[in-house]
Amino acid sequence: MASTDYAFLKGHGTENDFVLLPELDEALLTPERVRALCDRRAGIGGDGVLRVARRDERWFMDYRNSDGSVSEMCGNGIRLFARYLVDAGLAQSPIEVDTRDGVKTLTVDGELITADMGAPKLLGTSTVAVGERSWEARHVDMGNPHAVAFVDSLDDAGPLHDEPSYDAGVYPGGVNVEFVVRRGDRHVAMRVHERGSGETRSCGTGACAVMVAAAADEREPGVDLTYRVDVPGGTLHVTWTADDRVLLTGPAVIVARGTTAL
Ligand SMILES: N[C@@H](CCC[C@H](N)C(=O)O)C(=O)O
Repeated sequence: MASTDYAFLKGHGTENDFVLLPELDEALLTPERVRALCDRRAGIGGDGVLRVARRDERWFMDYRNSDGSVSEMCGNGIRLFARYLVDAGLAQSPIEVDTRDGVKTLTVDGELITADMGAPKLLGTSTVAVGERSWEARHVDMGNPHAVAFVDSLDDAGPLHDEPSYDAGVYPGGVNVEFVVRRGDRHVAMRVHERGSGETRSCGTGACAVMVAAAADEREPGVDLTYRVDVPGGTLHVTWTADDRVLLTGPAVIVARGTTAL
């Protein structure tokens, strides 16, 4: 890996944490470098990397998981990306950010940042398993793939050190797996095992997928629905609008800035 000094920032959205790279050329963002940056002992540490780039005269979020793989979309990451742009004076709300899942609009309101994630795709069901236990899971596509399993207790999935098993015919590119319990009226709590990152403290697209799976039977024409989604790292709110857009709202903060030679 070529040695070079370049700027980084570190931040998180409900403790889903990322290394932001405002300067690094795409060619230098190898999977090996992403893994080195995300390493929690030998690196900066993070669930993923957000390279700040430009594409077709817009900001472009180049998102990578901590294992170096690419994903189409990251709901907490794009909110942190917007936080960086606003704090750095590079953009003003509302902000359009291009992603591998198309252009998203971000609105910044004080501490809270809302991402318009677009229309969800509510698909079929398949089985996910951890060890001897298995559950039916709803396939929800939020630009990236999710399998949402309703469980009796969030402890049911155990420590989640290993990737849950899933139907590779349904998810040929892998899947993010959410385990969910209902806590009350329009209130759920979840854990997630993220494709390419392992168990994380939050997942924005995962929170949206969970809300869509939980609220699917409640939708009425002309009515917006909002759910509170508790994650291990905090609380997110997800609104499914009458015109079929999913809005993800929560905090996103920058916690460090510096230079790295990784
Ligand atoms: N943590 C993210 C999702 C990141 C991508 C995911 N691991 C995948 O591979 O699809 C979020 O906040 O949405």
